[in-house]
Amino acid sequence: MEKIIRTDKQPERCVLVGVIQRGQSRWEVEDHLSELAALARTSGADIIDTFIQERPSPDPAYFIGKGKIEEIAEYVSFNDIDLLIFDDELSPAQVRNIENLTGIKVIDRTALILDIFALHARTNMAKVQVELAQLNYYLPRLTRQWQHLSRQVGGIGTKGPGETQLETDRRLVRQRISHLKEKLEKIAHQNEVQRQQRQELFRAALIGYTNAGKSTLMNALTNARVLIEDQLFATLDTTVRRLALNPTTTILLSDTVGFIRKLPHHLVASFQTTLAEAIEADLLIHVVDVTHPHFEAQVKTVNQILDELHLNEKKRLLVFNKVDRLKNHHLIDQLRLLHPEALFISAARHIGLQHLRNRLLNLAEERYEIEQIRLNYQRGAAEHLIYPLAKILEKSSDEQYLYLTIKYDKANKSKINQITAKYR
Ligand SMILES: Nc1nc2c(ncn2[C@@H]2O[C@H](COP(=O)(O)OP(=O)(O)OP(=O)(O)O)[C@@H](O)[C@H]2O)c(=O)[nH]1
Ligand SMILES: [Mg+2]
Repeated sequence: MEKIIRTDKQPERCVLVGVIQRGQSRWEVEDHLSELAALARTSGADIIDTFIQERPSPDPAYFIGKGKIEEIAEYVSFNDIDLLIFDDELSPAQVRNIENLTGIKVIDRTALILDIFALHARTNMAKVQVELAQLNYYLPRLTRQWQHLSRQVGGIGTKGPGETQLETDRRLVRQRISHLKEKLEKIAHQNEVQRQQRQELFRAALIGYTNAGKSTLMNALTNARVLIEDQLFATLDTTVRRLALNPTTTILLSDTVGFIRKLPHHLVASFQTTLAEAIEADLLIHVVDVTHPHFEAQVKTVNQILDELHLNEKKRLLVFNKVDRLKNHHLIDQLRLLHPEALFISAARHIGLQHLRNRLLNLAEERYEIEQIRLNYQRGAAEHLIYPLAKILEKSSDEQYLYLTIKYDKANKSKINQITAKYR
């Protein structure tokens, strides 16, 4: 077979590898691999082929069987492959063994997600969080460098220069981690101050699986101009916009990073600052791409991550998106039975958005308590009580009564949200 000649600028040619373990079905693993393919494409790779092996449990040395790895190694050299991507997390030793056998770079799903995050991080906050997650991921994997080094120095004994170097590397990484943590705390504090200034408003956060259409919905409702892409993790930051639901009720809507299955723990931990808006929201709007072949599994993953973030108690609104692309309308009927509270929309085609606005209005209004007071105007009491209204009262002196509607914040009774006056 002829070797393919390429320039450096061309995308990396990669092969995906998955294992069907005990208790897993083939379609499940195939679905995970097609998601892995979407992740790989998002990070700019060309997917040349996919290898799947059925085995009850992973091989400690190679994750898949040695025979399979040899088959892949042969494929790699014939097809000029640069990169192997495994769907499951590999141990540092497994990565090393597979790299040695195939002679090319080997990464797992976590490393791939971290790579995309690094690629898409735009704000300072996102960049700091991604670097922190990367360092936490690579710290236990620093042994690899030591192994290479120890080979150079002969690899005799455990107290050689290799280990000294490794200790230095680790110390530097730890220093960088604590520096980044401090930086992040400062950013978190600034955001906290900003949030407190907006505290009087009801807050709803768009959450959901990556690519569900959260940013599209954000833009449709608020003209926010958040970047929308048919890519995974297009959004890594949090955008907050005001959304006026009627002349008297405005809420805050936030759009943030999406979730994915096997979301690395380092990422969830590092992204607390980005997720703060969701963590403190009054309402979580869970956006689901109803056209995805396995949207139920995605809903489950999102719920699991919300559990991990201790957000399972929070009020939630389920929104099935992309109904414009749905061919099977039967599905909507089924889902209506299962989730009577859920809404069906198309963020892209602006279908069902008025329903959504109404629901948000009702939910936001639940936070307030309304009190009506009738004042006898002729006795002139109102002027003394409510000075700012005195001027309006002068203009309509023939009216009999003045009705005041006072809107309190339930959480904080002394805080009056709004007063409206009417004569009758
Ligand atoms: N047909 C259709 N496509 C939609 C709809 N809403 C979003 N999309 C498409 O779905 C893709 C993802 O949309 P985004 O709004 O970026 O999704 P997201 O949830 O913000 O994704 P991440 O930020 O990557 O987590 C884009 O290609 C959108 O054009 C919809 O209602 N109908
Ligand atoms: Mg987005």
